[in-house]
Amino acid sequence: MSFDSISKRGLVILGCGRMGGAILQGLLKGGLSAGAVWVIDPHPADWLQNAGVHLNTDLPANPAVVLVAVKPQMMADALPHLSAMAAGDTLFLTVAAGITMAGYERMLGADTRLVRAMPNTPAAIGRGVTAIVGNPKATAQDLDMAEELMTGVGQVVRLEYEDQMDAVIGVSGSGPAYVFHLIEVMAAAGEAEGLAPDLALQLAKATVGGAGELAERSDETPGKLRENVTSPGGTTAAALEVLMDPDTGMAPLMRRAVAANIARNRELGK
Ligand SMILES: NC(=O)C1=CN([C@@H]2O[C@H](COP(=O)(O)OP(=O)(O)OC[C@H]3O[C@@H](n4cnc5c(N)ncnc54)[C@H](OP(=O)(O)O)[C@@H]3O)[C@@H](O)[C@H]2O)C=CC1
Ligand SMILES: O=C(O)[C@@H]1CCC=N1
Repeated sequence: MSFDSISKRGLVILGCGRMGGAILQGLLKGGLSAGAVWVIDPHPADWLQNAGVHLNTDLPANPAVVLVAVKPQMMADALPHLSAMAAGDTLFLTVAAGITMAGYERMLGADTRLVRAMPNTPAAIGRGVTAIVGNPKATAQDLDMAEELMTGVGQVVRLEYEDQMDAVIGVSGSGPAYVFHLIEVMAAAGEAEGLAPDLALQLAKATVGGAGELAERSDETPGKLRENVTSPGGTTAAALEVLMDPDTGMAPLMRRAVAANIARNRELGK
């Protein structure tokens, strides 16, 4: 990765918890110098205190990028302190759910160059997927910069419209939690059928991990991969009859879960 403008002007990270920390680690691994990073966080993790970044000190006046990774509920307290930076050509790159471009522009000013990004927690192992979208003030170079930064923690996709961000959060931003829950319930079902807890969990984790990797690497669709497991009249077919029931199966359940996610996301943005 090339971090020319960040190396010269600096990267400020507002909030360096799970997501801000994962992105910072990806960037440092990708070759960004810790000396080019300023972090603001009230309770920095141990690794962060030894990472060589500037921690809770005076900030550069005109950094190349401010990465905003505080919780949406903290935004109105934390962000306006940095509004002077928005008057220049600093790019604000935010990963927060809920808050819209219009909300940021109210806090920072209408001329702010802004990119909203939605990563997910596999970012911690470089296997995240992030969707990005810019406001009208964000330039093509700003979007390239945002893409380059987020590529440090996995794949990046670009959205055409900000409205698409709600569905992205519902599918991929929060999605790892659904998959972790799938692991939990598969293991619990195995336990209920007599497997030892450790064994049930090992089987569930390896199955979800292996199937996910196969789905990503294979040229076949997930539907075809599912059919490949399903012998006619066999055991998988019996289970899928339950899971694919149009009224009580996974499809209507997932539809409701994603709708609840989006409704909460819109509440957080108010
Ligand atoms: N976790 C996820 O899966 C994803 C999260 N996001 C978004 O990322 C953002 C951060 O989430 P996540 O990393 O999970 O949350 P964390 O709570 O792990 O991180 C937020 C960090 O911000 C710190 N903080 C609190 N107040 C301030 C402040 N005034 N100034 C600077 N830092 C402050 C917190 O410190 P302290 O803990 O001491 O309060 C914490 O270290 C959220 O907006 C969320 O919507 C986006 C995609 C996925
Ligand atoms: O739960 C949340 O609000 C955040 C946004 C996406 C994943 N975690």
